[in-house]
Amino acid sequence: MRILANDGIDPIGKRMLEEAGYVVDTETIPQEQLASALLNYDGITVRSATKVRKELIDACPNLRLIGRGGVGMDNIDVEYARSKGLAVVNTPAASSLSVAELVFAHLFTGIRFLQDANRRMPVDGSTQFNNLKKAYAKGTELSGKTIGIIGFGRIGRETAKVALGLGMHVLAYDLYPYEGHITMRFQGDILVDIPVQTVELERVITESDFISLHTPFAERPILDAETFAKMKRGVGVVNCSRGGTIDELALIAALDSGQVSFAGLDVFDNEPSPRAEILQHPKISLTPHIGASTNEAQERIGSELASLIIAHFSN
Ligand SMILES: O=C(O)[C@H](O)COP(=O)(O)O
Repeated sequence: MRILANDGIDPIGKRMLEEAGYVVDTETIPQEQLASALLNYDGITVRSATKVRKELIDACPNLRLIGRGGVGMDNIDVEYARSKGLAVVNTPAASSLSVAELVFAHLFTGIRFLQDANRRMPVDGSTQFNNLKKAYAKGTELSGKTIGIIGFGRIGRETAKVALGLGMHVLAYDLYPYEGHITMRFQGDILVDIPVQTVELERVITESDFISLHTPFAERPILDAETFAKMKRGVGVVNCSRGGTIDELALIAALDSGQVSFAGLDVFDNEPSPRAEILQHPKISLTPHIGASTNEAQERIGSELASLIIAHFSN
C-alpha cells in the first residue's frame, strides 16, 4: 500500500503508517505532475496547498483514499470523490486550540500596534523611538471587552474558551443555534462549565469590540462594506478561517477610515500571493496561513490521519 503525503505529514503519522506496512512518500510533487505520479499510489494526503479536483480524481483510477490533514476541505472535490467510491477523511478537531491561540496572537498584536512597531522600530536610537512611543500610546486591553465569534464550531468554541480565560465577554453566532456550555480546564484538572448560547448575527456585528471569523470557505464574503459600517467604530477584526470570507477591499477602506482599527489575517483571497495593499497595510497583522502550524497540532493531525487511513484500509 502506497501513500503520497504531498504536503507532508508529521513524523509520528509517517511512523504509524510505516509500522502498519505502508510505504509513505513525503516528497512534494508539483500539482501539474500529480496525475501521472498518483498512478502509483493508493492514497494521497494533503494540507491546503495541494488541490484534489475532479480532473485529478478522474485521471487516477487507482486512487482509493484522499486524506486531508486538517479541517477545511475546500481544496478537494469531496462529493465527486465519494461518488467515485473514494474515501475522503479529515481531522476536524486536531488543530482547534492552535488556531484559537493564533487568533489571540493577532488580537494582542493589534491592540498594542505590534505589527507596525515590528516594522518601524529604529536601529539607531533616533527620535523615531520617542515618536513611535507617542504613536502607540493608546493601546487597549482585551479583558472586559466583547469578542464576537462568527462560526461557533470547534475552533469558535476554543476561541471562546481563551477569551473567557482572559476575562472577555463572548457573543457567538452560528448558522446552527447553540445553547449549552463549554468546559474550561484550569490548572490541569479543574473543570468549570460556562453556559453559552449563540445570538443573532446582527448582535455580534453591532455589539462586539473584536470580531473573529470561524466559518468554512464561503462563495460570498461574510464581512463586507455593509457589515463593516454596522460595527462599533474602532473594532478589531481577525480572520484565521478562510480567504474569501472578508471583502478585502472593503476591509482596507474600513481600516483607512478608522471604522476598523486593526485586522489580523492568516488567510487571504489570493493565496499564496495576497494583494500588495493587504501585505503593506500598517494596520494589518499578517501570518501566512499558519493556524494549524504548531508542533502539537501537526502531531495530533498526523497520528489521527494515520489512524483513519489504517482503519479504512483494514476494513
Ligand atoms: O483547514 C485547515 O485545517 C487549516 O486552514 C490549516 O491548513 P493547512 O493544513 O494548509 O495549514
